[in-house]
Amino acid sequence: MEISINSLEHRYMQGTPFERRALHDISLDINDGTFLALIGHTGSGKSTLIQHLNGLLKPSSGSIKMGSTVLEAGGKKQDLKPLRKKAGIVFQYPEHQLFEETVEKDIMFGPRNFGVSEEKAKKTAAKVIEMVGLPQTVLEKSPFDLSGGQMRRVAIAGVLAMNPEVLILDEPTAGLDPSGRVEIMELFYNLHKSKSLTTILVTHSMEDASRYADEIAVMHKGELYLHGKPADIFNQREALQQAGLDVPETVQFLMRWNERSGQNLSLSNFTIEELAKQVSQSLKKRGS
Ligand SMILES: Nc1ncnc2c1ncn2[C@@H]1O[C@H](COP(=O)(O)OP(=O)(O)OP(=O)(O)O)[C@@H](O)[C@H]1O
Repeated sequence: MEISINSLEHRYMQGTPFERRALHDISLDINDGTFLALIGHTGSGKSTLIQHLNGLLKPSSGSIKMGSTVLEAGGKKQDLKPLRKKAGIVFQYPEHQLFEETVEKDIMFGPRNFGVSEEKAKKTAAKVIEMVGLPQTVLEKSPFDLSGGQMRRVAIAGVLAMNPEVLILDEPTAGLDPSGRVEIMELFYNLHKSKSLTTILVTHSMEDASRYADEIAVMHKGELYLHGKPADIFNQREALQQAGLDVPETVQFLMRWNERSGQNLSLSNFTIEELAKQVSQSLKKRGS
């Protein structure tokens, strides 16, 4: 799904003495099939921005185009159900929203709500439970008998059951242990790759942004501060530091490596895996 954000501004509690501007003049185009990491210091406006993408929040001014749906300040009231089906949001700690007696019923809830037949919704539940790496036997269990990581997967399966055209992930690995984090991120990355699914990942992890994203958008004080390919963003270390961020450790390592080896390896020319190979080859040569 193509996404186009134009001069978006959002003010909380508009028109009251407590009015607070959380987003200012955001313009951003996200091409279909892109994996975008949205990164920024706490309070920079990331959650406010993504809540506009399925109409949970309305622009105070400016507009957003999500495929064929236009959301704009002062726009006419419209049925947002079709958009909410297409734009799947995985909120922080999505397992807190599980409530049905069985995993199957929980996953079927969204499709049933959109008028899908019981039989079809059951088939969907069987399919998506596999997509999130859980066995079919889990479907009959109570979500509350599962481990935290399994519950998170069930909640994600509930979003996937809607067959979204864009996945919006608000820190989807928060609270998981390191191996759980990698598993969940790999799950989303594989979904993105296999279906060319437009994916927007809100994260505090520069490492995840560098590993998975095609593009990075950096928010700072409610504004879109930087936007570009990871390598271009990481070349602007000072600007990142001014926004309270830093380049990922892998890139810091690369900088130190170049300084000491006299080489000029760059993330613009290589993936991180290719760079690791280059470095290890150089080390071998030095050793021999
Ligand atoms: N419901 C609300 N009412 C009033 N102000 C709000 C509300 N939600 C957020 N804000 C304010 O809007 C600004 C942006 O908040 P937002 O939650 O979008 O930032 P964030 O980048 O997602 O932060 P975090 O990384 O901590 O989740 C902050 O100043 C915040 O205090």
